[in-house]
Amino acid sequence: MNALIRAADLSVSHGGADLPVLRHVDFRIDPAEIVTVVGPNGSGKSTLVRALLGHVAAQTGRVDRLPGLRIGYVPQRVHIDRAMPMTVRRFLSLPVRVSDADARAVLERTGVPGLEGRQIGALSGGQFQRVLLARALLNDPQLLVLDEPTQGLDQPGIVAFYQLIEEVRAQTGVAVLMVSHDLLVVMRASDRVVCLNGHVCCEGTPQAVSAAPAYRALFGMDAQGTLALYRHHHDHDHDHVVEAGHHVHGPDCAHEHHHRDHHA
Ligand SMILES: Nc1ncnc2c1ncn2[C@@H]1O[C@H](COP(=O)(O)OP(=O)(O)OP(=O)(O)O)[C@@H](O)[C@H]1O
Repeated sequence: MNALIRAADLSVSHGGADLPVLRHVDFRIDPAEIVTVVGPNGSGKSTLVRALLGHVAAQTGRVDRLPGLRIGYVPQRVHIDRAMPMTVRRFLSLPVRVSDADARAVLERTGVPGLEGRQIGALSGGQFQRVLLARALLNDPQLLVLDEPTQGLDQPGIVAFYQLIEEVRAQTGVAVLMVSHDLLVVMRASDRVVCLNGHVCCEGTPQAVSAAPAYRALFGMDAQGTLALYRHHHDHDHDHVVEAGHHVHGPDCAHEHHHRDHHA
């Protein structure tokens, strides 16, 4: 199957920085897949997304997108002055005008029917995220890209949002690329999880990744059962094999594997 986006040996630097933010990253997303990128603050998640979208240039390696790929993108920060008077209906028509019927249908699809007349500034955080998602769905995308879409939501709101993402995927067949810190919830809602720390540390199905001794050793579990990503100081560089649905072994893996070591 043709990947929607594929990156090979991608390295990216910002400005004059010596050390690239992304180093030798291989990545692909296939049609109708939900892939989540997790990693510590500053590990390059947003940079990877922006490089995949072509918003930042590759220093080495390459990024290939399916020609004509339709993408619905919800960036990490949406520059809207929520104090400015603007209805949801008007917001949905920025920058491309949509019909009343399409606006109504997309708000129904994202679980916020009938909000057309409401002011953007009067929406709850969860409603606003759903309106952002609705707008991203308007051009019938093949790929939805969501950079930390549940920031500011409480736990039930986060769970509900990911359920909605899975419903939208089931209804439309859209692929979803997400950046998230909501690790446990994301694990359930994703087909594949990619752990990034400048390079791909570990990757696979949620089951494969969470069951891998290397993953548990790297990420651990705290008392609440929350994956302790922020204790993760793994920062080596190594060769990695990126294959959908498979765990990728790092040099710290405790289990048997055949590691391709390019330091030798
Ligand atoms: N436009 C930029 N110019 C210079 N440096 C940048 C730029 N954007 C990001 N960086 C730096 O690149 C590194 C990776 O940033 P990035 O936003 O990709 O990480 P992230 O994993 O998404 O982080 P977070 O979880 O905090 O959102 C950081 O050290 C950041 O300061």
